[in-house]
Amino acid sequence: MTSNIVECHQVTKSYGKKKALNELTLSIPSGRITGILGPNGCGKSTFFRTLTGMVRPDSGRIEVAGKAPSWQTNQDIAYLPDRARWYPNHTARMALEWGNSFLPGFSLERALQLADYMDIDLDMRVGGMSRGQEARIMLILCLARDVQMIVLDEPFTGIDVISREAIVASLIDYLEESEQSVLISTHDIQEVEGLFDYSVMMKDGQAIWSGSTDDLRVEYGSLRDVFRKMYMKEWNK
Ligand SMILES: Nc1ncnc2c1ncn2[C@@H]1O[C@H](COP(=O)(O)OP(=O)(O)OP(=O)(O)O)[C@@H](O)[C@H]1O
Repeated sequence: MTSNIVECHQVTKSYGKKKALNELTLSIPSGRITGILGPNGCGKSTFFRTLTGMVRPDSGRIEVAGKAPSWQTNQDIAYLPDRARWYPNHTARMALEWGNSFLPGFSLERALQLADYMDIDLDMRVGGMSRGQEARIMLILCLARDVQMIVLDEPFTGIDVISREAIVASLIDYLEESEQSVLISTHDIQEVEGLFDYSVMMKDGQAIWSGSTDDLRVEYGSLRDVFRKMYMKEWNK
């Protein structure tokens, strides 16, 4: 295994005049839980889409586990896009059985353990679930896979604080033992601060800081303080 799961060198992606990624350069270490942090529109989702090959950069170089993104590297990535939904007429059990049939590296046994751990009623229809319950199903479809990298785009959006804390607690417990590299994006770090052991702060399509979260706290206080400074435009490259 290479020491960095992701290497990005001067990656640019524009939509018309808007540079979603602006010469983004960063390295993400393997085997850590990395937070990709930054306000709305700073390029987090576009960055994730370039990792999965869904978006092709205009220029620059990206490597996932030492290789350019392709269908082959995608076999080893579990990706939860933003605004992911499951079929409302399916039950939780049907969703997990689909995962078992179609997702590389999926373990139904692990999925069922996670469902039990996250308090999912397997016979409940997804359409009747709360946002938090549905979010747990989508997470399990990623976490039950034996892949090198798990990429979760805003997995906590729209989920109330109590459910969010419960999901984060189960993630910490579950991922602590794992050697998988996990990337999680969020623009709302308040309730997930304890989750990340490595952090990347993004702004205007660039990484303005990256490093161990403990170093960030020593240097700047809590992640929440860093965020506040960033919004107040006190943070300069
Ligand atoms: N398909 C697209 N077409 C046009 N503009 C886009 C497209 N995708 C992203 N953008 C623009 O690129 C910029 C970065 O968007 P992106 O979704 O990557 O940011 P983000 O940090 O994930 O935001 P959020 O936290 O709101 O999800 C935004 O200004 C957005 O409007």
